[in-house]
Amino acid sequence: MIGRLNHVAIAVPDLAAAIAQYRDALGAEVGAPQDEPDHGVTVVFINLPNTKIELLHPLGEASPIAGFLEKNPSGGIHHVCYEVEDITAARDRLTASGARVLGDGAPKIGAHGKPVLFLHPKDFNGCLIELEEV
Ligand SMILES: CC[C@H](C(=O)O)C(=O)SCCNC(=O)CCNC(=O)[C@H](O)C(C)(C)COP(=O)(O)OP(=O)(O)OC[C@H]1O[C@@H](n2cnc3c(N)ncnc32)[C@H](O)[C@@H]1OP(=O)(O)O
Ligand SMILES: [Co+2]
Repeated sequence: MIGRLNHVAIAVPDLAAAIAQYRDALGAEVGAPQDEPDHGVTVVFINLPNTKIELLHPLGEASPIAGFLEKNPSGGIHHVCYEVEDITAARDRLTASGARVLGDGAPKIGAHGKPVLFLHPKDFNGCLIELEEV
């Protein structure tokens, strides 16, 4: 069911500093910041030869990553995103297995303009999983 690793997301307390680090110290190809108000984050994608890094910074008062940054003030790996061919079939299979899909269960459009869902970290070894339909 899950396919390619689409991205690894890192929550950062200082987006400008993280952009400069990846661009200058690590010599990476860094995209432009994208505000995603529907998700409560600003994202920046870093394109790697085999996947992407997604830098995340809170946007607005009710950001779902605010709690994470309070607990991890220096930032940290926030989630991994796997690609799936059919996100509703994946959701139904996962809920049937007892996994918790976050939110109301309806896929939302993510940063790539594709439907995404999130699975509770407590059901997957403490790892927040995002699924993106490709
Ligand atoms: C623009 C879309 C973009 C894309 O790629 O397309 C994105 O990726 S958007 C990314 C931001 N959106 C989300 O993360 C949505 C899903 N996340 C959530 O709903 C919350 O972050 C949630 C429910 C996972 C955690 O929320 P919160 O921290 O407020 O809740 P708790 O403090 O109650 O946490 C419960 C429990 O889980 C642990 N936790 C929280 N976040 C993570 C995490 N990222 N990885 C692993 N574990 C996490 C937290 O420490 C609590 O554990 P406990 O042992 O009970 O203390
Ligand atoms: Co993501």
